[in-house]
Amino acid sequence: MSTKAFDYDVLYLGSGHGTFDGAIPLAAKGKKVAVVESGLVGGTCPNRGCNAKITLDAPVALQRTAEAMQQQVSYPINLNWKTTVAHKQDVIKELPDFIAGLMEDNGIKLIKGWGHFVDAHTIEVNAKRYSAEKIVIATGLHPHRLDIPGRQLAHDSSEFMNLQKLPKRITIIGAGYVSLEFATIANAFGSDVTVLMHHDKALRKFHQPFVEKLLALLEKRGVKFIKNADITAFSAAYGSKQVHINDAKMIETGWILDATGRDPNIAGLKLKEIGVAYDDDGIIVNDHLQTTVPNIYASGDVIKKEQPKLTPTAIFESKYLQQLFTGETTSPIDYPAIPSVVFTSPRIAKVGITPVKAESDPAFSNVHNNILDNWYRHVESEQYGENILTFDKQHHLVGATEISEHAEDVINALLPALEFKLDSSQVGRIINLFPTISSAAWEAL
Ligand SMILES: Cc1cc2nc3c(=O)[nH]c(=O)nc-3n(C[C@H](O)[C@H](O)[C@H](O)COP(=O)(O)OP(=O)(O)OC[C@H]3O[C@@H](n4cnc5c(N)ncnc54)[C@H](O)[C@@H]3O)c2cc1C
Ligand SMILES: NC(=O)c1ccc[n+]([C@@H]2O[C@H](COP(=O)([O-])OP(=O)(O)OC[C@H]3O[C@@H](n4cnc5c(N)ncnc54)[C@H](O)[C@@H]3O)[C@@H](O)[C@H]2O)c1
Repeated sequence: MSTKAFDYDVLYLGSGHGTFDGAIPLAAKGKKVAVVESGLVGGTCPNRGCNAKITLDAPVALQRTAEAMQQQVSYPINLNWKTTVAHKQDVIKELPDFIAGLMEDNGIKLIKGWGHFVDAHTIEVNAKRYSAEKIVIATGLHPHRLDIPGRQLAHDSSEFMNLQKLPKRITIIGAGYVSLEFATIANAFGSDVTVLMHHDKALRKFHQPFVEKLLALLEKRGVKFIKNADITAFSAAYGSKQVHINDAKMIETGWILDATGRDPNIAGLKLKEIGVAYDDDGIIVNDHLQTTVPNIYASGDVIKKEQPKLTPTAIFESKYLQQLFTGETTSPIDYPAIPSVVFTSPRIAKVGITPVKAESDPAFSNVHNNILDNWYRHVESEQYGENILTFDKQHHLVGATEISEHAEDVINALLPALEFKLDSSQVGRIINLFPTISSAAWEAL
């Protein structure tokens, strides 16, 4: 039953993972819930993020395995961009209806349109007003675009994933997740890729010696990296495009991907008017995900936070809010260790304390491993891989990072040891299926 004075107990702005993983069980537990969505139901991850990207990456991963195993299989194998994009669309196209169906089956009112605040308890969508006791802002991020002459000539990650024909030459601005994942994919499908780095470092939050190794491997495959490139303008002439760098140099290209980051969707929500504090990094919340207006909360990427702005973080937050709103918890949010991975080839994945931090703290020690020392990593003829495991004085795992074609599976396998601080005897009681990546990863503990 809804609180009498309001139309809904909880109204969510946005329908991504920051919303639906918690809103669905919340409605199932009897709360009256509404979700306002201006775009595709499910938000970024299923429609133009993780799911779409990993489907485009799958043939690249297959190609890398075939390349490594070329003594055993026919190589080269051919990658087909057009059919891969079509397959990606087949994989993701049902997801908005599926997620909307789950919401509606559990009694959630789905309101299509763009919402903004009228007051702390009221949202207006298409000139209609909806009130709620609690409101959750889960509006996510949108691509940042360089504000320079010719900006309209550049494209974003969604446009890249919908390209029917892969351009012969692609220039990517930025050196973060989107840049390096899409550079890997475009290069493998045959495009001539140039990455323009703002400074001299890429993937700043990842272990830099591994990142340098990744750049060197991509360079060997033909990706060009230009460091300290200050982009001053884009232009178009004679059927191609130009990127102007440092007001001095110009490079010719066929297609420009602006991958300079993502900004919070807060403009126009009228947050200032109702007293919700925010800055350029997102909405400011306390340890209960409550904004500066007590009945308004935030969830997912739109929050200003230390934790990585990733789908598992958004899911954890939306589930926490469900527990808070049903009274299952009154405690502050207690984030577990959140792993992250860049789906390049090789991948780099990580969780917990970094090797660099461990080096400067006598409480920790790093163990460096060459993954090829483990027989299992020769099954697919892996060519290269390293990891660093970080332990405390009692030999609990407190951090791990790996660069390899299977880095994400290794870090996933190690998570229970890190999150639950397993001691050696507990580690010994975990039996992994053999022979697998998980058992190979666990052996190193
Ligand atoms: C190219 C790309 C690849 C990615 N790959 C990965 C990956 O491999 N792994 C990973 O963990 N994460 C990945 N991410 C990040 C992941 O997609 C996000 O962390 C996740 O989607 C955040 O969920 P959210 O609910 O906070 O926001 P979103 O999913 O962005 O949802 C917000 C929703 O709010 C809606 N909205 C905004 N304003 C309003 C309004 N005023 N009224 C109504 N509706 C509104 C938007 O239309 C949107 O649907 C990737 C992101 C991108 C862009
Ligand atoms: N595998 C994954 O989990 C994954 C994949 C893709 C995206 N994501 C999510 O999406 C977010 C956005 O990814 P992203 O790659 O767009 O952002 P990012 O923050 O990872 O990288 C942005 C890059 O743009 C550069 N840059 C910023 N301003 C610039 C300028 N003026 N000129 C040139 N370069 C400039 C930065 O130095 C940085 O290298 C990530 O932070 C992550 O949360 C996750």
